[in-house]
Amino acid sequence: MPAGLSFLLSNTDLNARGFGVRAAFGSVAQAREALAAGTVDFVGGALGFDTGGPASLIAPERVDFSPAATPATVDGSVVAEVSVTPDSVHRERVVRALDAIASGAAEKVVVARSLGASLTRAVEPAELIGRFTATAGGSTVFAADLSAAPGHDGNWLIGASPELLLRKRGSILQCVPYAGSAPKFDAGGRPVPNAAEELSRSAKDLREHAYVVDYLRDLLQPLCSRIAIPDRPQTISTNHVWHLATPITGELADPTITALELAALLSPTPAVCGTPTEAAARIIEEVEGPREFYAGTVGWCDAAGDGEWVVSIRCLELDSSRTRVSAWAGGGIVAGSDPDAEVAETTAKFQTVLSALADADRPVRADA
Ligand SMILES: C=C(O[C@@H]1C=C(C(=O)O)C=C[C@H]1O)C(=O)O
Repeated sequence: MPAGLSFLLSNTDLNARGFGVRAAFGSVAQAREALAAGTVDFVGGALGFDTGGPASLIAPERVDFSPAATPATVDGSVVAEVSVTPDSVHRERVVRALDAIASGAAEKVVVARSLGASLTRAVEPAELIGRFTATAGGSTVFAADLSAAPGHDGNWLIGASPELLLRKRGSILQCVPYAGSAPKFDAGGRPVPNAAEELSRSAKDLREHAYVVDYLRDLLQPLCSRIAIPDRPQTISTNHVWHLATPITGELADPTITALELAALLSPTPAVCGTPTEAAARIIEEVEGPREFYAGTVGWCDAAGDGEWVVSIRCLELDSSRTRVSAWAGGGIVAGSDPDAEVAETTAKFQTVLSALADADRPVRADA
């Protein structure tokens, strides 16, 4: 790691890196005040799933927007042992979400399972950044020091998210929500025929997707003088999963609203929480237990209020000993969701993290 790297958000458009820590903030409100007062001119870091709860945001000593991160050579597997929420437990969680939906308590609930891995040796954040950069082409690689949040001292959140929560440059705002997914490969590693075509025609997935677009339209329309939302989603692929995605562009009526304020306003979207938000979050807490930084957002905001935030999925939390990681994968449940398909979808989503940890020739499977 370049000495003192304290934050990273890197994709083909922009490579934002922070070095050193000038100030740390444990909540959105503290960081927003420091930016507004002009005491800091850049903050980067992570907001939790509950954006009103703990955050870990820092103002680096130095910020660099140089192009392109360097992929590392993925030099052998670092996985000693993996354990995952069993398929049967995840299936049961999906059934509980379906029951809650059938009772009218919510319309969509995003249910996740977790993975824990012990590593063969201490692995520093820089190596994981290089591994995600090498294995998750096309996604945004991110890394945030979680030390400003209670209980996360020395931990890092590192991953490769395909999903742009928002990008703000001046008065122009872009969001690219994802929802509706299909694995690209079956359990035996063979490509699933027609997966993308079937996803683009699946009434269940289009419905699942529409909740996210409707939520963003409702929140953004009052803030925008102009907004363009395509009628139909596109089909987009990561290395392991097909997704439905809708690129949204808006012009902010009041461009002084900052990227940090927008991130706190929009996150968590129904792509990772559900509809209605509060009811879905309550069901998630009952079914999974508390979520912390998974399914929140990671990004940055500068003194002009510009910035970029991705949804914190396809990521892991590295602990302070550097020898243990935790990761999560979830999927949206709506009436008609199939528990077995949800198990397969979360297994495929775990492959982003497992590929980064594994030997390129010997992939680790989530059910290993
Ligand atoms: C919740 C996750 O992914 C989200 C859920 C999706 C879905 O339900 O289809 C698709 C993309 C993401 O918005 C995850 O990867 O853990």
